[in-house]
Amino acid sequence: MLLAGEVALVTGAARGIGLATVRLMLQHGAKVGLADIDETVGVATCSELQKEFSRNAATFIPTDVTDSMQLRRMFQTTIKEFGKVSIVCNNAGVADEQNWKKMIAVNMVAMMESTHLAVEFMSHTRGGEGGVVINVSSMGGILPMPFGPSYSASKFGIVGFTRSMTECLERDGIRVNCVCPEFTDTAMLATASMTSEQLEMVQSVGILQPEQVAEAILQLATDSSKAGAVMTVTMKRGIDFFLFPGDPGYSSKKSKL
Ligand SMILES: NC(=O)c1ccc[n+]([C@@H]2O[C@H](COP(=O)([O-])OP(=O)(O)OC[C@H]3O[C@@H](n4cnc5c(N)ncnc54)[C@H](O)[C@@H]3O)[C@@H](O)[C@H]2O)c1
Ligand SMILES: CCCCC/C=C\C=C\[C@H](O)C/C=C\C/C=C\CCCC(=O)O
Repeated sequence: MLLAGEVALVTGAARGIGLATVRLMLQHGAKVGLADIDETVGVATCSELQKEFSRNAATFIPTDVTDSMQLRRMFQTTIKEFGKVSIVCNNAGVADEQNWKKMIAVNMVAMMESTHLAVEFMSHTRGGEGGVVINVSSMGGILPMPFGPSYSASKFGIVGFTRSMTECLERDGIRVNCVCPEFTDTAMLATASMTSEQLEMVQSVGILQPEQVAEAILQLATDSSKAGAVMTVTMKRGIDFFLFPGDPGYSSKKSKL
């Protein structure tokens, strides 16, 4: 049991990558708080998971991650239920270029705020046990996305924030990493409005399964050597790490995708 005794909090947990991550963490023995804005699906999903695993292994916390009070309550509720939080997976996201300010609020501002709250609730310097934060970015946080510039900006923001926070969080006993998946088979991709050319591009790149991304997230959660990692998950290379100038082991050749 890789995660026995650990307590995870996953946002955007009602479906897609979030749900696959919750399921994998439960399989590995963690207790999990599922947070999502979609209360109907979240409650039903959590109830199924409780039947499959154990009644006291999972709890649903209705949360709009863009609401600071709800985000704080999400941490408080998980701690009340399970005694602590040791893994935070900031995964909730949207793809909506029309409402790009809202998208930045969900995809970037909320992930930043949740990371700051993780420090407040988990830091060694505040009496916590430390832990790990995994922010879900995207390959669109490394490569430009001409068909989704604001989405891409939100994901670039998460990569920059995560890398910049890494050193600050060392003294808190908190590792912070991000994962950058390629296109993944979820409702987000299925409902995105794309031209036939864009759809062709997606097909030619290939489509990951959410379980593959969940495996990558689990690896970041459990490998204590990883802090500030920018993990990529692609059809061509599987799980890999993107290195930037200045990173140990960087060479321009190695950082090609
Ligand atoms: N699907 C892809 O191709 C892909 C690729 C790379 C990265 N990602 C990222 O992975 C993450 C998960 O995406 P997915 O593909 O599973 O999408 P999804 O649409 O299947 O799931 C997203 C979940 O987030 C929830 N959510 C949305 N807004 C919220 C809010 N304000 N507060 C709380 N919950 C909210 C939704 O209700 C939903 O359950 C996102 O951050 C996305 O940007 C997705
Ligand atoms: C608002 C934009 C809609 C985008 C389509 C819907 C969801 C996809 C989200 C993913 O996060 C996108 C992932 C990867 C795209 C990034 C770069 C494209 C090139 C891929 C490659 O060659 O590896």
